[in-house]
Amino acid sequence: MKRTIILMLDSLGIGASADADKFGDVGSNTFGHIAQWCAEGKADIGREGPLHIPNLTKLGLAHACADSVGSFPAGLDENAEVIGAYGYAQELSTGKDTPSGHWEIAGVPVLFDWGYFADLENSFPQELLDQLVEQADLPGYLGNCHSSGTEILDLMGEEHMASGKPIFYTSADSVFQIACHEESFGLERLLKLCELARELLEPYNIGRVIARPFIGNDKSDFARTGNRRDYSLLPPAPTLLDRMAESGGEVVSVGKIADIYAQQGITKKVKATGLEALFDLTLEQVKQAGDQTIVFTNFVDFDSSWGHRRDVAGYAKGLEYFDTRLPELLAILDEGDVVVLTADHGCDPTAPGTDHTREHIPVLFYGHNVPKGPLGLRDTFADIGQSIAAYHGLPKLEYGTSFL
Ligand SMILES: O=P(O)(O)O[C@H]1O[C@H](CO)[C@@H](O)[C@H]1O
Ligand SMILES: [Mn+2]
Ligand SMILES: [Mn+2]
Repeated sequence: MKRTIILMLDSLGIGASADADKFGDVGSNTFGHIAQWCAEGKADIGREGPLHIPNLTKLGLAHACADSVGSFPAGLDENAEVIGAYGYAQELSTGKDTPSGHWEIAGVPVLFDWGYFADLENSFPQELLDQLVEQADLPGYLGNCHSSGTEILDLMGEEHMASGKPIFYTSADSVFQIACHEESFGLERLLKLCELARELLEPYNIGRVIARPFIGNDKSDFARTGNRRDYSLLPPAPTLLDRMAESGGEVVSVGKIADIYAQQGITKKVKATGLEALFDLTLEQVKQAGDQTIVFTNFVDFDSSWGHRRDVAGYAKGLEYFDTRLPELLAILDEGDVVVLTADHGCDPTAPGTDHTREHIPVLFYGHNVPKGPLGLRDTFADIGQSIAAYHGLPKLEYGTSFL
């Protein structure tokens, strides 16, 4: 039985890539800087001391980071035995966003330029805003700017509840985001509004519309919920997931994977909120999965709860929790199973601003059939998809070189 379990730790970059200067991200290193802050005692909120991740280290995360940046991450065990193949990959895609990273991993780099709303204020075209107001029968809108999604709730959440005007905002990513209160505005109404926005954004080539529902009475207790939805454009070519599904295999999406691939190549999808529930669900799906299955989980909290929030201690605590769960997965693996641990971009919580960072991603493969040892620099994230395709005997993808 052959199965591949992809653990996507959203935003876990392991060092700036050679083209990071073009993105203002020279020196960024999501994982390395977290380890460094922990070792320096600067991430002692809700946890303490050097980063404790023996299982991730066994899979080669620290060694891959060392190979990527030239120095071993602080406080981690350089002498630990690595049980799998480990390397680091640079991104071919033009952007450092979530769809680009995910699609490239599955063999489809984004070589065109997304549309962006670059202006920090009055970010959206008036024509688009007018169409949204008219067609969705809105009393107006708030935001229309770049912002962090949590800061904008503090600033405008109460006004939104009082006026019924949705909050439109964007970021350095190719996104149109809509924040609305789940009860006062209504979740279904928000999702409908996002679908309309997805249609109206057709001429602008925007990667994603994202619904950002929240709850709470006032700004002291506003909280975003797990009902977030991403409305992505279609990947421009068939991905690894399409190849697996077409060949009669199964592709199980856990969390937001299906949304990121615009539902393409997904044969089953299950959702959960938070690291613990996502890990539980991953284990459950692996236990049920048959031959020729990809179980693909996106652990979004690393990005949205800690990376964008520039919360180093939170990110470290999340990694340490994740690490404690890994043995449960390794214990239920079959002989033909391969575990892949990777990321889609960086989001260095020690960097200025709140945006992603252009970084190498970890390429960690573990399984009985995976020769252990260093893989070095991989020229594209697509080497991951190509290797998985080769392992499962699927038709070759257009990009990437298999190391299996
Ligand atoms: O600040 P929040 O709302 O988490 O948004 C972030 O999440 C989006 C998707 O990754 C990014 O574009 C960035 O804007
Ligand atoms: Mn991401
Ligand atoms: Mn993000």
